[in-house]
Amino acid sequence: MSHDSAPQPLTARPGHALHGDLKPPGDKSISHRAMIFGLLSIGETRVEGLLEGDDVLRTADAARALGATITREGEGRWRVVGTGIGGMQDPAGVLDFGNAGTGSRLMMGVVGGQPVTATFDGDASLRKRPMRRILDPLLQMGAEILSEAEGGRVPLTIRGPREGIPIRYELPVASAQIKSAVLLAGLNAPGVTTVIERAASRDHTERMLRLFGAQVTVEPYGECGHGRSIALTGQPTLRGTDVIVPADPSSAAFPLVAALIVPGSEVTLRGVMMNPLRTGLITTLIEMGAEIERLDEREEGGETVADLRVRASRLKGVDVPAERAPSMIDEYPVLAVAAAFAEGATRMNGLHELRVKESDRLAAVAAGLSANGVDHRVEGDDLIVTGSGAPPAGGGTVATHLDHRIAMAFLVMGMASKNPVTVDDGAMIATSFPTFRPTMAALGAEIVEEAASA
Ligand SMILES: O=C(O)C1=C[C@@H](OP(=O)(O)O)[C@@H](O)[C@H](O)C1
Ligand SMILES: C=C(OP(=O)(O)O)C(=O)O
Repeated sequence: MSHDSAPQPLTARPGHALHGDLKPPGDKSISHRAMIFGLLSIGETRVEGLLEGDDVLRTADAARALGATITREGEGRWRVVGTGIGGMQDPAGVLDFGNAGTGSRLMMGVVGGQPVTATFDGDASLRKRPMRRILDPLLQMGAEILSEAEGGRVPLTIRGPREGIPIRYELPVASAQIKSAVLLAGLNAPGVTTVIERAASRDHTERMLRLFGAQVTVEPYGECGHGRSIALTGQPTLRGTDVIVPADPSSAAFPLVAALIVPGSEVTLRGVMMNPLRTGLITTLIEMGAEIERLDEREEGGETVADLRVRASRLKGVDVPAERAPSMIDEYPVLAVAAAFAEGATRMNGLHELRVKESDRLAAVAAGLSANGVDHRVEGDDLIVTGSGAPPAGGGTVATHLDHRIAMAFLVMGMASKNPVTVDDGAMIATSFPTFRPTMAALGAEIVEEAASA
């Protein structure tokens, strides 16, 4: 979201137990990719269950500007007719990605591999985020960076080559966004583009490349078995297809943790994606003693999904290994909230990537914990939260820094702390979970708007 409107402070008050059934919104990662693969394909892509959050709508606008025909046919039902690889047009204006790291970085990969020129921009949060990590491999693949803001940030302009150069690229950090940008640029390169990751990150791009007709091989890489080598054969013809978007485990995390910490709660989350590269939070919460049952596991749109029955639980502190970070990277703010209600210390190791999200999430979480009387410390890139097993004081106001996950995590805290918790701005929640407030209200949570301070 561009943040032109006034901030929207929200307060969550402790109250009744949470009860009910809900289907979390469509997965954000897959929704962005559905629009992007629709653009890159010939023919029609039909999407069901698309996340209609601001981030994804920005990606849809960008795909339109590059030549796709995109129509909304009903709630979550979208149709994309693409241009195919090599058939895109120069967008008439700037591609404004708002708050969306994924949309902007993946689309940089697309533009960096195609004979088009486009300018990327975003809101104050996106303008702070590092893009050099995307531009470096794109330069090797033949793209030109015509302009960029200081330090390799947006606004920046990329001109892609007529035909890309296939490369072998080892990721400097575990990042599905960098991996995806390189693979998407590799679509217009003759020969094989290979990405090496030392720790496996979410694999939605690889899965969707195959679904749309590309040839991709994935092999284990490295001694400890955590790494992967992904090889894409360039210049395939991608064909439009049907995409069913499962419910987003990163959004499910908020009602899930709320149900664990509000006494007497029982909530069922329907159809949540259980891709093992996305379920690190569930693994961690179960280690902490959470009662989470995985029911009716089934296949939906090429992913395993399950219903999760969650009951309020007594939690204990655990050590979360750094290797688990890629599978729960967006879930640390709400895990820190769960840890504040647990008995003992929860140590979250290796959180350096949290510093370059929509906000510096390590700093924002620490400040939010301080504001609400939670014992914690940051040691290098590790966060240690020590709970007493009783609810924390709450009563604080949390600075969200244009970060949807900071806003939702601390609203969840306020549902079970001794005193209400206020977040200074809930507007960004619309980027990933536009129905958060009515969804939580239907379970029995109380979230109210505060008057914005001048
Ligand atoms: O590829 C994706 O869809 C995403 C990858 C992750 O980012 P990084 O690649 O920067 O780790 C994650 O934080 C983001 O919300 C979505
Ligand atoms: C990091 C996130 O998203 P993005 O990088 O797409 O802005 C997120 O949704 O938590």
